[in-house]
Amino acid sequence: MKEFFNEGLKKIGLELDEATVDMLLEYGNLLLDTNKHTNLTAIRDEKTMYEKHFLDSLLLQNKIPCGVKKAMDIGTGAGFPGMVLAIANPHINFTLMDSVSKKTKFLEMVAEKLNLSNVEVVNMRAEDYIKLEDKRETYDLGLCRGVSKFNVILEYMVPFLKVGATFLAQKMDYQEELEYSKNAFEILNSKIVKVDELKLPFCEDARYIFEIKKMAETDKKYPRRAGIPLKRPL
Ligand SMILES: C[S@@+](CC[C@H](N)C(=O)[O-])C[C@H]1O[C@@H](n2cnc3c(N)ncnc32)[C@H](O)[C@@H]1O
Repeated sequence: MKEFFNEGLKKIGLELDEATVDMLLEYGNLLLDTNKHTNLTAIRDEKTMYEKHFLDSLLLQNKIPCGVKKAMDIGTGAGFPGMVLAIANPHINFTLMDSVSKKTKFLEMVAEKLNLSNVEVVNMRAEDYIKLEDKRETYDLGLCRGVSKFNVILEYMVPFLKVGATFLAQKMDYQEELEYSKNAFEILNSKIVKVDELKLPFCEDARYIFEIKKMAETDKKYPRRAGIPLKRPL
């Protein structure tokens, strides 16, 4: 599997040292093992898992702006893209958040087994976490894959970001949602500065990475209470 993974890295133009690759494969083995009894991901084939979860997450590696110290992954699930990027970037502190406890328990186990000191796992909804502690506008980087449409994920993410921070959102397609998300971008003072179309290394499925910049402070009324951003998107 290491050979396959290294070939994938090469195809996406990324070099990681051997110790990092070994840690990623150890995380992969923990996911495969845990997934036998606890449903964490629908992808069960090993190679597909490395391509569609691990290598897909690593498509973001070269897009991380310089100087990032704190990153937030909302709806990280079994750790994508946040846990993969935390392993590849030990100098950045990652908050990996998910509202489903079997997923965050798994991530805590991974962080412990791999001895990761740059990972904080949070079992909460984004709309609640931001109110519990003073987390507003403290993150340099936002990450979110497969959670919802722009008009929902912007309301979850943007309040956590510092003014000027970047939100790297991953999408498999996006055309329609851009139209009906214009309002959310405006209300949350955010704009798309770049869209990259990339391909997964083996199956060549298209993937899009949106680089979104937060331009100004977020009104304190956002996010609205838990569940409302999804029920009544901006
Ligand atoms: C389809 S999964 C995607 C998981 C992962 N990001 C990936 O791409 O494999 C969406 C995840 O978002 C979580 N989620 C949805 N809304 C959330 C919220 N408001 N706060 C925290 N987690 C949320 C769900 O529990 C679920 O695990």
